[in-house]
Amino acid sequence: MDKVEGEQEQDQAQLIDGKAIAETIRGEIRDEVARLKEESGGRFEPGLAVVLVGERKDSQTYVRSKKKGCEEAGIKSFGTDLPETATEEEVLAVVREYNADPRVHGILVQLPLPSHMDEEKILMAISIEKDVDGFHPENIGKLAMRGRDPDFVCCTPKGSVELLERSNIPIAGKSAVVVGRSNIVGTPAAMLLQRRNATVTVVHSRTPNPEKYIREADIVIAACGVANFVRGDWLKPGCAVIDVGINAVDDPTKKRGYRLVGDVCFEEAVKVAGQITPVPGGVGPMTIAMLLQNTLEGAKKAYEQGK
Ligand SMILES: NC(=O)C1=CN([C@@H]2O[C@H](COP(=O)(O)OP(=O)(O)OC[C@H]3O[C@@H](n4cnc5c(N)ncnc54)[C@H](OP(=O)(O)O)[C@@H]3O)[C@@H](O)[C@H]2O)C=CC1
Ligand SMILES: Nc1nc(=O)c2c([nH]1)NC[C@@H]1CN(c3ccc(C(=O)N[C@@H](CCC(=O)O)C(=O)O)cc3)C=[N+]21
Repeated sequence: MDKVEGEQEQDQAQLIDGKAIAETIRGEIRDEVARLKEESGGRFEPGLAVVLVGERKDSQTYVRSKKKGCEEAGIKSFGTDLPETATEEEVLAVVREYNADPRVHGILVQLPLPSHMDEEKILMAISIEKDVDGFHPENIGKLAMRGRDPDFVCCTPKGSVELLERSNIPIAGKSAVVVGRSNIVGTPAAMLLQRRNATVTVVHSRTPNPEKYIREADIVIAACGVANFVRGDWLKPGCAVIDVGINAVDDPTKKRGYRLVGDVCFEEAVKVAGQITPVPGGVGPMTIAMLLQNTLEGAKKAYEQGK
C-alpha cells in the first residue's frame, strides 16, 4: 500500500491476538469460579456436559479442548460419547438426563451430528437455561428482537464481537459486512453487530460481487467456510477483519499433513487492514472461552435461584 504523507506509517495490520485475549478471559472466569466456590463453602461448582456422537477426528479434538478448558477454569465437565450408529432417541435421552441434572449448568451437543439425526429437534430438546451454545431457536429468536435478551449468545459470534471490543475497535455507527448467513455464525454475528448499532450487510453464496459490499466495510466478519475467500484488494484500507474460518489445506511439510487457514487471504489482507485476527489463534480460542463464560453465567443464575 502506498504511504500517504503525513499519515502514521503502518505497513501491516495490527494482529488481534485471540489466543492471548481468550487466555485473559479464562483467567477472569477462573477467578470468578473460585470466588463462587468459596462463597458457597465448597458446595457449589459450575458444570458443563458435552455430548459427542460419532468418531469425527475434528469433533473429538474440539471436545477435548473444551473439557481441558473446563478443567483449567475449575468447571466440572461431564461427557457422553455415543457411537455414529446411535439413534436420535438415544441422544435425546442423554440430553433429557442432563436437563434434569442439577450439577449441570450447560449442555453442548457437538455439531455436526450424523446425517440420520434431526439436528434442530435435538438442539430444541436442550433446556433453555442450559443452552450454553445459544443454538436453541428461542435464544436465536430473542437475539433478533429489540428489547429482548437471549439467555445465551452463540459462542463464536460473541467471541468475534468480544475481540473487537477488547481491541477498542468502535462498532456503533460503523458499516459492517458479515460473509455467511448460517444459523450458528453468520446470522447471529450480524444481529450482534446490529445490536451494537453498526449498519450491517450480510453477503452469502447467492450474492453477486460480494467485494462490492466488503469494500465499504469498516468491519468484516468472514464466516463462509471457503479458504482464502476474502482478498486483500476487497478491503477498505484500515478496516478491522475478524476471520472466523477454519479450513484445513494439505501441507506435507506439517506433521498433521495439513494446516489451518481462514476465510480471508491473510497474506494480502494484512497489508491493507488496520487490524486482523490470525488463523489459528484468532476466533477459535475465543469460542471456547465464551463457552466457559456462558457456562459460568448459567451456573451463577442457578446458584442465585438456589440460595
Ligand atoms: N472459529 C470457530 O470457533 C468456528 C469456526 N467456524 C468456521 O466458520 C466458517 C463458517 O462456518 P458455518 O457458518 O458453520 O458454515 P456453513 O457452511 O453453515 O455456512 C457458510 C455460509 O457461507 C456462505 N457461503 C458459502 N460459500 C460462499 C461464497 N462463495 N461466497 C459467499 N458466501 C458463501 C453460505 O451461503 P448460503 O447460505 O447461500 O449457502 C453460508 O451462509 C467455517 O470455515 C467454519 O469452519 C465455524 C464455527 C466455529
Ligand atoms: N455444538 C457445537 N458448538 C461449537 O461451538 C462448535 C461445534 N458444535 N462444532 C464445530 C465448531 C467449530 N468450533 C471450534 C472451536 C474451537 C476452535 C479452535 O480453538 N481452533 C484453534 C485451532 C485448533 C487446531 O489447531 O486444530 C484456533 O483457531 O486457534 C475451532 C473451532 C466450535 N464449534
